[in-house]
Amino acid sequence: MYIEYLKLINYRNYEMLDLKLTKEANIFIGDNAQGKTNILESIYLASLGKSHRTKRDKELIMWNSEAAYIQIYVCKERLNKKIDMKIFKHGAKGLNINSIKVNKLSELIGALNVVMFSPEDLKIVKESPVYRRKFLDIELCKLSKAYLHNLTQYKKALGERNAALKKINNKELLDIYDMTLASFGIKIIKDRIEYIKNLNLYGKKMHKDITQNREVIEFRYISPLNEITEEELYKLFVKNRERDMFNKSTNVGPHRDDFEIIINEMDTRIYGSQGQQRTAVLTIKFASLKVIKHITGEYPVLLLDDVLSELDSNRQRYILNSIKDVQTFITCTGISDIREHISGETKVFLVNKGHIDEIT
Ligand SMILES: Nc1ncnc2c1ncn2[C@@H]1O[C@H](COP(=O)(O)OP(=O)(O)OP(=O)(O)O)[C@@H](O)[C@H]1O
Repeated sequence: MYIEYLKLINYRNYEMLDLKLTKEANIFIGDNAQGKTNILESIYLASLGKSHRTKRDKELIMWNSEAAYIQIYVCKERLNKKIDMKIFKHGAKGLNINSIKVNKLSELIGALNVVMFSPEDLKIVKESPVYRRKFLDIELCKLSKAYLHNLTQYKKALGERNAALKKINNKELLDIYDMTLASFGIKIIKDRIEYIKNLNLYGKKMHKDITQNREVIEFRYISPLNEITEEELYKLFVKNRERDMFNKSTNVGPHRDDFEIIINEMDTRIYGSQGQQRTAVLTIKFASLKVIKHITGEYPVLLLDDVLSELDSNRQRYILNSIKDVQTFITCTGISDIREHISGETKVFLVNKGHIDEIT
């Protein structure tokens, strides 16, 4: 799939923007704080219903305006999509897909798929399990309404169980919550394990290519359960009840699971060098692109926010060679570093204080 056209009105520092895009590389250059990331953010928002940078939609609206508006035309192999999104100051969003009003943001699933890669993604490799779970959940929600539903129901039951843990004599209620958590939790774990399998399928080969056969990468899902059945998961919740009551929170379950990123048999989070950690995240992001293609039959749109300058020439070449069939949006402060690797149909845009001029 690719985006043919983007329109923004009163979005961040864009009062009015009309952009016709190429289905290959779209490069946005400009000094800091001119509005390059704002473009990528608006595309991410139209894909997932929320910004990758903020939870407060108010920030997305141009100062002193009442609402922001995004319109995107997506060309797809089957049915093209037109997404119209309006963001209001009081927090609500209006959404139309192909001119039909939809009430749930989950209807966006599949209309426009994106993979965003920004310097922040290094957290997936370097920091706490929260970031790895978030990565898995976002990727799986892009691919499946059922996963989004299971995750929402699981989180709801988890909040209720945690509240119940604070009261005494709540065995019956806890029984119900534990059954609900086991029923949704098992689906979440199974989908994540399947996703990790696919990540290995594409990531292993890719990582070998990037590192010229020097490194072997492997992803392993980490959960206290070897036996993945609903009954086993239920028993685990029950077994942990006493401890959970003492801690007043639920200490096991998919909301505490993790996945390890192993390079040459070592845990990259703990022992990996800066360079290895950067390459691991590059592999994860590009493998996730392939997983989307594997499952949906179409490549998503790739958003590269300020990542090329952080990589050496070999890795830049690898990225720019592997995006040939993928519409890509690249932000950078200058093009001189990457010009030698760019081929095909490319548009270069100069971004200056919320205005954009095409310069090729
Ligand atoms: N709600 C808003 N209304 C108006 N302008 C805004 C709003 N939110 C952010 N901005 C402006 O957008 C600009 C930042 O845009 P963006 O984050 O896209 O920068 P960038 O070009 O990607 O810069 P960098 O290279 O430093 O990452 C800043 O000038 C900021 O003042």
